[in-house]
Amino acid sequence: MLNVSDLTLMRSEKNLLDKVSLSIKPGQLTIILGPNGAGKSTLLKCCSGALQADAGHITLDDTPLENWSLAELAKKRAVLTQQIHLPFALTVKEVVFLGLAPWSLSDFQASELIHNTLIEVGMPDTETRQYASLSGGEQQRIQLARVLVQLFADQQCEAKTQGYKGKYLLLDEPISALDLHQQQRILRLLKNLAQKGLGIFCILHDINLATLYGDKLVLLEKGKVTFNSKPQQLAQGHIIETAYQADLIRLAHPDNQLPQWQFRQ
Ligand SMILES: Nc1ncnc2c1ncn2[C@@H]1O[C@H](COP(=O)(O)OP(=O)(O)OP(=O)(O)O)[C@@H](O)[C@H]1O
Repeated sequence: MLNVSDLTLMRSEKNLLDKVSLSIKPGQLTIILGPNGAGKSTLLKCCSGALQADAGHITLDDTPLENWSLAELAKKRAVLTQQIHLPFALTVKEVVFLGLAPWSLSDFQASELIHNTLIEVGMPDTETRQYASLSGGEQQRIQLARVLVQLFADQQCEAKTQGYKGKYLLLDEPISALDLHQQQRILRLLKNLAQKGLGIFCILHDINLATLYGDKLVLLEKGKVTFNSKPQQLAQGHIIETAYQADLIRLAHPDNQLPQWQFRQ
Protein backbone atom coordinates (compact mmCIF):
# COMPACT_ATOMS: atom_id res chain seq x y z
CA MET A 1 0.00 0.00 0.00
CA LEU A 2 1.13 3.57 -0.71
CA ASN A 3 0.22 5.36 2.47
CA VAL A 4 0.24 9.13 2.89
CA SER A 5 -0.26 10.55 6.36
CA ASP A 6 -0.58 14.17 7.45
CA LEU A 7 1.46 15.42 4.48
CA THR A 8 2.08 19.16 4.53
CA LEU A 9 4.03 21.13 1.95
CA MET A 10 4.57 24.89 2.10
CA ARG A 11 5.71 27.25 -0.63
CA SER A 12 5.71 31.06 -0.45
CA GLU A 13 4.06 30.90 3.01
CA LYS A 14 1.12 28.95 1.57
CA ASN A 15 0.17 25.35 2.37
CA LEU A 16 0.03 23.65 -1.03
CA LEU A 17 -0.77 20.44 0.85
CA ASP A 18 -2.34 20.64 4.28
CA LYS A 19 -2.25 17.47 6.42
CA VAL A 20 -3.19 15.25 3.49
CA SER A 21 -3.85 11.61 4.38
CA LEU A 22 -4.88 8.89 1.94
CA SER A 23 -3.93 5.42 0.84
CA ILE A 24 -3.48 3.88 -2.60
CA LYS A 25 -4.35 0.24 -2.19
CA PRO A 26 -3.32 -2.65 -4.43
CA GLY A 27 -6.23 -3.67 -6.63
CA GLN A 28 -7.84 -0.24 -6.56
CA LEU A 29 -8.11 2.57 -9.08
CA THR A 30 -8.00 5.67 -6.89
CA ILE A 31 -8.91 8.85 -8.73
CA ILE A 32 -7.79 12.25 -7.46
CA LEU A 33 -10.14 15.11 -8.27
CA GLY A 34 -10.10 18.80 -7.47
CA PRO A 35 -10.28 22.29 -8.95
CA ASN A 36 -7.30 23.88 -10.69
CA GLY A 37 -4.55 24.64 -8.21
CA ALA A 38 -5.96 22.32 -5.54
CA GLY A 39 -2.61 20.54 -5.14
CA LYS A 40 -3.19 17.31 -7.13
CA SER A 41 0.06 17.38 -9.14
CA THR A 42 1.97 18.49 -6.06
CA LEU A 43 0.60 15.47 -4.19
CA LEU A 44 1.59 13.17 -7.05
CA LYS A 45 5.12 14.60 -7.03
CA CYS A 46 5.37 13.92 -3.28
CA CYS A 47 4.05 10.37 -3.73
CA SER A 48 6.61 9.69 -6.48
CA GLY A 49 9.47 11.04 -4.36
CA ALA A 50 10.15 13.99 -6.69
CA LEU A 51 9.14 16.51 -4.00
CA GLN A 52 9.96 16.38 -0.31
CA ALA A 53 7.15 17.42 2.03
CA ASP A 54 7.75 19.67 5.04
CA ALA A 55 5.82 17.41 7.40
CA GLY A 56 4.07 14.06 7.36
CA HIS A 57 5.03 10.63 6.07
CA ILE A 58 4.75 8.50 2.96
CA THR A 59 5.31 4.77 3.12
CA LEU A 60 5.38 2.31 0.26
CA ASP A 61 4.57 -1.22 1.40
CA ASP A 62 5.36 -0.18 4.99
CA THR A 63 8.81 1.22 4.15
CA PRO A 64 9.33 5.01 4.23
CA LEU A 65 9.51 6.29 0.64
CA GLU A 66 12.92 7.88 1.28
CA ASN A 67 14.37 4.49 2.26
CA TRP A 68 13.70 2.98 -1.18
CA SER A 69 16.65 3.14 -3.56
CA LEU A 70 15.91 4.75 -6.92
CA ALA A 71 16.66 1.43 -8.66
CA GLU A 72 14.14 -0.48 -6.49
CA LEU A 73 11.57 2.28 -6.79
CA ALA A 74 11.81 2.31 -10.59
CA LYS A 75 10.81 -1.37 -10.68
CA LYS A 76 7.97 -0.92 -8.22
CA ARG A 77 6.22 2.22 -9.34
CA ALA A 78 6.01 4.21 -12.55
CA VAL A 79 5.06 7.87 -12.89
CA LEU A 80 3.46 9.70 -15.79
CA THR A 81 3.60 13.47 -15.38
CA GLN A 82 1.59 16.01 -17.38
CA GLN A 83 4.15 17.60 -19.67
CA ILE A 84 6.89 15.57 -21.24
CA HIS A 85 9.30 17.28 -23.60
CA LEU A 86 11.58 15.12 -25.70
CA PRO A 87 14.21 17.32 -27.31
CA PHE A 88 15.65 14.45 -29.40
CA ALA A 89 14.39 12.87 -32.62
CA LEU A 90 13.29 9.45 -31.37
CA THR A 91 11.13 6.75 -32.85
CA VAL A 92 8.10 5.45 -30.94
CA LYS A 93 10.00 2.28 -30.08
CA GLU A 94 12.93 4.27 -28.68
CA VAL A 95 10.57 6.38 -26.51
CA VAL A 96 8.83 3.30 -25.08
CA PHE A 97 12.23 1.62 -24.64
CA LEU A 98 13.19 4.42 -22.20
CA GLY A 99 10.80 2.76 -19.75
CA LEU A 100 12.99 -0.34 -19.76
CA ALA A 101 16.04 1.52 -18.36
CA PRO A 102 15.72 -0.16 -14.92
CA TRP A 103 15.68 -3.63 -16.49
CA SER A 104 17.99 -5.78 -18.59
CA LEU A 105 15.81 -7.52 -21.14
CA SER A 106 17.07 -9.19 -24.29
CA ASP A 107 16.33 -7.41 -27.57
CA PHE A 108 13.71 -10.04 -28.33
CA GLN A 109 11.97 -9.65 -24.93
CA ALA A 110 12.05 -5.86 -25.18
CA SER A 111 10.64 -5.86 -28.72
CA GLU A 112 7.87 -8.28 -27.79
CA LEU A 113 6.87 -6.30 -24.69
CA ILE A 114 6.89 -2.98 -26.58
CA HIS A 115 4.89 -4.49 -29.45
CA ASN A 116 2.22 -5.92 -27.10
CA THR A 117 2.01 -2.76 -25.00
CA LEU A 118 1.53 -0.58 -28.07
CA ILE A 119 -1.42 -2.79 -29.01
CA GLU A 120 -2.88 -2.32 -25.50
CA VAL A 121 -2.76 1.48 -25.76
CA GLY A 122 -4.27 1.41 -29.25
CA MET A 123 -1.06 2.31 -31.13
CA PRO A 124 -0.17 -0.95 -32.94
CA ASP A 125 2.56 -1.07 -35.57
CA THR A 126 3.86 2.41 -34.81
CA GLU A 127 7.33 1.36 -33.58
CA THR A 128 9.20 2.98 -36.46
CA ARG A 129 7.20 6.23 -36.55
CA GLN A 130 8.95 9.41 -35.45
CA TYR A 131 7.51 10.29 -32.02
CA ALA A 132 7.48 14.01 -32.89
CA SER A 133 5.26 13.32 -35.90
CA LEU A 134 2.44 11.93 -33.72
CA SER A 135 -0.60 13.92 -32.63
CA GLY A 136 -0.94 15.03 -28.99
CA GLY A 137 -3.34 12.19 -28.13
CA GLU A 138 -1.08 9.65 -29.84
CA GLN A 139 1.98 10.92 -27.97
CA GLN A 140 0.05 10.68 -24.69
CA ARG A 141 -0.65 6.99 -25.32
CA ILE A 142 2.98 6.33 -26.23
CA GLN A 143 4.02 7.89 -22.90
CA LEU A 144 1.54 5.62 -21.14
CA ALA A 145 3.07 2.64 -22.97
CA ARG A 146 6.48 3.77 -21.67
CA VAL A 147 5.39 3.64 -18.01
CA LEU A 148 3.53 0.36 -18.53
CA VAL A 149 6.61 -1.41 -19.89
CA GLN A 150 8.60 0.01 -16.96
CA LEU A 151 6.20 -1.62 -14.53
CA PHE A 152 5.68 -4.94 -16.27
CA ALA A 153 9.09 -5.74 -17.76
CA ASP A 154 9.56 -8.52 -15.21
CA GLN A 155 6.61 -10.33 -16.79
CA GLN A 156 8.88 -10.93 -19.78
CA CYS A 157 11.57 -12.53 -17.65
CA GLU A 158 11.34 -16.23 -16.92
CA ALA A 159 11.08 -15.70 -13.16
CA LYS A 160 8.02 -13.42 -13.53
CA THR A 161 9.02 -12.03 -10.13
CA GLN A 162 6.27 -9.82 -8.83
CA GLY A 163 3.25 -9.84 -11.11
CA TYR A 164 0.92 -6.88 -10.64
CA LYS A 165 0.60 -6.93 -6.86
CA GLY A 166 2.91 -4.60 -4.98
CA LYS A 167 3.26 -2.31 -8.01
CA TYR A 168 1.91 1.19 -8.38
CA LEU A 169 1.12 3.52 -11.24
CA LEU A 170 0.96 7.29 -10.64
CA LEU A 171 -0.73 9.16 -13.49
CA ASP A 172 -1.31 12.90 -13.91
CA GLU A 173 -4.25 13.45 -16.31
CA PRO A 174 -3.38 10.51 -18.60
CA ILE A 175 -6.45 10.99 -20.82
CA SER A 176 -6.45 14.79 -21.13
CA ALA A 177 -5.65 14.72 -24.88
CA LEU A 178 -7.68 11.64 -25.84
CA ASP A 179 -10.89 11.34 -27.85
CA LEU A 180 -13.93 9.49 -26.48
CA HIS A 181 -12.95 6.08 -27.86
CA GLN A 182 -9.39 6.34 -26.56
CA GLN A 183 -10.52 7.65 -23.15
CA GLN A 184 -12.71 4.58 -22.80
CA ARG A 185 -9.90 2.27 -23.98
CA ILE A 186 -7.39 3.66 -21.48
CA LEU A 187 -9.83 3.79 -18.54
CA ARG A 188 -10.89 0.19 -19.22
CA LEU A 189 -7.22 -0.78 -19.41
CA LEU A 190 -6.48 0.92 -16.06
CA LYS A 191 -9.54 -0.68 -14.45
CA ASN A 192 -8.42 -4.07 -15.73
CA LEU A 193 -4.87 -3.57 -14.40
CA ALA A 194 -6.29 -2.58 -11.01
CA GLN A 195 -8.46 -5.70 -10.96
CA LYS A 196 -5.27 -7.72 -11.49
CA GLY A 197 -3.76 -6.17 -8.37
CA LEU A 198 -2.09 -2.92 -9.43
CA GLY A 199 -2.48 0.12 -7.17
CA ILE A 200 -3.30 3.18 -9.30
CA PHE A 201 -3.22 6.87 -8.36
CA CYS A 202 -4.80 8.77 -11.25
CA ILE A 203 -5.56 12.48 -11.48
CA LEU A 204 -8.58 13.27 -13.64
CA HIS A 205 -10.66 16.37 -14.33
CA ASP A 206 -13.74 14.58 -15.66
CA ILE A 207 -15.91 13.83 -12.63
CA ASN A 208 -18.31 11.67 -14.67
CA LEU A 209 -15.51 9.36 -15.80
CA ALA A 210 -14.09 9.39 -12.27
CA THR A 211 -17.34 8.10 -10.74
CA LEU A 212 -17.79 5.51 -13.52
CA TYR A 213 -14.31 3.99 -13.33
CA GLY A 214 -12.87 4.87 -9.91
CA ASP A 215 -12.95 2.39 -7.04
CA LYS A 216 -12.26 5.28 -4.71
CA LEU A 217 -12.32 9.05 -5.22
CA VAL A 218 -10.24 11.59 -3.34
CA LEU A 219 -11.25 15.24 -3.66
CA LEU A 220 -8.61 17.89 -2.93
CA GLU A 221 -9.54 21.51 -2.30
CA LYS A 222 -6.93 24.14 -1.46
CA GLY A 223 -4.50 21.44 -0.40
CA LYS A 224 -6.96 19.61 1.88
CA VAL A 225 -8.78 16.32 1.39
CA THR A 226 -12.50 17.07 1.54
CA PHE A 227 -13.82 13.73 0.28
CA ASN A 228 -12.27 10.25 0.35
CA SER A 229 -14.72 7.47 -0.35
CA LYS A 230 -16.52 5.39 -2.95
CA PRO A 231 -18.07 7.21 -5.94
CA GLN A 232 -21.60 6.30 -4.77
CA GLN A 233 -21.12 8.56 -1.75
CA LEU A 234 -21.00 11.61 -4.03
CA ALA A 235 -24.73 11.16 -4.60
CA GLN A 236 -25.21 12.60 -1.07
CA GLY A 237 -25.13 16.34 -0.44
CA HIS A 238 -23.56 18.83 -2.86
CA ILE A 239 -19.89 17.99 -2.52
CA ILE A 240 -19.01 18.39 -6.23
CA GLU A 241 -21.18 21.46 -6.77
CA THR A 242 -19.58 23.16 -3.74
CA ALA A 243 -16.00 22.17 -4.58
CA TYR A 244 -16.11 23.37 -8.17
CA GLN A 245 -18.57 26.25 -7.71
CA ALA A 246 -20.14 25.23 -11.02
CA ASP A 247 -23.81 25.39 -11.97
CA LEU A 248 -24.58 21.69 -12.40
CA ILE A 249 -27.45 19.21 -12.56
CA ARG A 250 -26.87 15.85 -10.89
CA LEU A 251 -28.20 12.76 -12.63
CA ALA A 252 -27.91 9.02 -12.15
CA HIS A 253 -26.14 6.94 -14.80
CA PRO A 254 -28.81 4.77 -16.46
CA ASP A 255 -26.64 1.61 -16.33
CA ASN A 256 -25.62 1.65 -12.68
CA GLN A 257 -27.16 4.71 -10.94
CA LEU A 258 -23.71 6.21 -10.26
CA PRO A 259 -23.84 10.00 -9.88
CA GLN A 260 -23.13 12.03 -13.01
CA TRP A 261 -23.24 15.77 -13.63
CA GLN A 262 -24.24 17.99 -16.52
CA PHE A 263 -23.84 21.72 -16.99
CA ARG A 264 -26.86 23.97 -16.80
CA GLN A 265 -26.77 26.08 -19.93
N1 LIG B 1 7.03 26.37 -6.20
C1 LIG B 1 5.83 26.92 -5.97
N2 LIG B 1 5.73 28.09 -5.29
C2 LIG B 1 4.51 28.64 -5.06
N3 LIG B 1 3.34 28.09 -5.45
C3 LIG B 1 3.41 26.94 -6.13
C4 LIG B 1 4.64 26.28 -6.42
N4 LIG B 1 4.38 25.14 -7.09
C5 LIG B 1 3.03 25.09 -7.22
N5 LIG B 1 2.46 26.16 -6.65
C6 LIG B 1 1.01 26.45 -6.55
O1 LIG B 1 0.45 25.36 -5.85
C7 LIG B 1 -0.89 25.15 -6.24
C8 LIG B 1 -1.12 23.68 -6.53
O2 LIG B 1 -0.48 23.34 -7.76
P1 LIG B 1 -0.74 21.96 -8.46
O3 LIG B 1 0.01 21.96 -9.75
O4 LIG B 1 -0.45 20.87 -7.51
O5 LIG B 1 -2.32 22.03 -8.72
P2 LIG B 1 -3.30 21.03 -9.46
O6 LIG B 1 -4.37 20.66 -8.50
O7 LIG B 1 -2.52 19.90 -10.06
O8 LIG B 1 -3.90 21.97 -10.58
P3 LIG B 1 -4.39 21.74 -12.10
O9 LIG B 1 -5.72 21.07 -12.02
O10 LIG B 1 -4.51 23.14 -12.61
O11 LIG B 1 -3.34 20.93 -12.82
C9 LIG B 1 -1.13 26.08 -7.43
O12 LIG B 1 -1.85 27.22 -6.96
C10 LIG B 1 0.26 26.46 -7.87
O13 LIG B 1 0.29 27.75 -8.45
